[in-house]
Amino acid sequence: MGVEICVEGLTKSFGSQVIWQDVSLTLPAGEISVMLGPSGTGKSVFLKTLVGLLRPDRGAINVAGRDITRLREHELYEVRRLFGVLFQDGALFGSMSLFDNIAFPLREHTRKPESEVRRIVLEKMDMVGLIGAEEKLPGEISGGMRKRAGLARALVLDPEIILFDEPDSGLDPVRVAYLNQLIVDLNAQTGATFLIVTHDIASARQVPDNIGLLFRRELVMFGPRKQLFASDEPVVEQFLGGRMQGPIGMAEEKDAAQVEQELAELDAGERRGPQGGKGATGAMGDTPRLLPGPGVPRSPRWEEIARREERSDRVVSGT
Ligand SMILES: Nc1ncnc2c1ncn2[C@@H]1O[C@H](COP(=O)(O)OP(=O)(O)OP(=O)(O)O)[C@@H](O)[C@H]1O
Repeated sequence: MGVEICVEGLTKSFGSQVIWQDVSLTLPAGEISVMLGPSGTGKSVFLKTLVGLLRPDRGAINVAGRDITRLREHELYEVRRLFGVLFQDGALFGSMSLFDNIAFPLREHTRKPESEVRRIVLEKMDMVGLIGAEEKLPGEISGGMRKRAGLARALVLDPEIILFDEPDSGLDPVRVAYLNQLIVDLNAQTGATFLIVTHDIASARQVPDNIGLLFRRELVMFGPRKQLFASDEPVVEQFLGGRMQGPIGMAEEKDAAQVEQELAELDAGERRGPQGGKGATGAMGDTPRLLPGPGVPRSPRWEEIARREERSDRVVSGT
């Protein structure tokens, strides 16, 4: 399970506003990738374009050997079935029980008998830890439960690709930690290709295989997690280090002279010592990866990741 998505030279504008241009990347089959970026850089637009809800101006998106930017609406409909999408607010119907919300795509897109629908819905509710909440309405449950219900709904058609739009928004750090564990467990169980849009650096440190960063209408970087955390690109360092100094400002773009001055101050700080200087992201890159929890079967891919993590643990502890 899990298919590769290959994006080549993708550009999207709304009228004269270019959102991003010439974006190229490959989301490897079955891996978890995270897309970071300051607010308003078009991360949600990117997800919507990948799933064919928005059409790019230029470029190609190859999914399972087909360029979805060239498909007609009815062909797109078929390709969309490969995708499960977790929208920011879970996008649940407020007047429907969780059970009916989660059953919705099955009843809409398949002709499965109700007994089969029930079996699948309960299986997915079990995967996300929602058994017992079938009859609840979305308004009666917490934000974290709504996210999990949205996730169960994204899973019912057994997608090859799951897109998560800020799954951690509005959740407290403990719930984010549970959700991250759930995402890793689901990746190990389903083998699907995951793309997660988030602002949360802590999640980006622990969860993905790959990280991308959108900034100033460009994909600044996309690559293996460790490579990004070791990067000395000012924008990558500033974003991953969560610092105010650097190219990213409150209004997203800063005056070049101000950026130069801040970077010079940072360099001076680094020479004075590690406190407040650059290079903090290097240490963060050593954060261990989150592994599937106990009892979750590990595919060979996850076995390999666990072995790698164990080896780097030994190196760090010097045993
Ligand atoms: N349908 C649309 N029509 C016109 N402009 C749009 C449309 N959708 C998004 N935009 C614009 O595209 C830009 C990027 O929006 P997007 O929601 O993708 O940003 P984002 O990176 O996901 O932000 P955040 O992290 O704050 O959620 C914004 O300026 C937004 O106003």
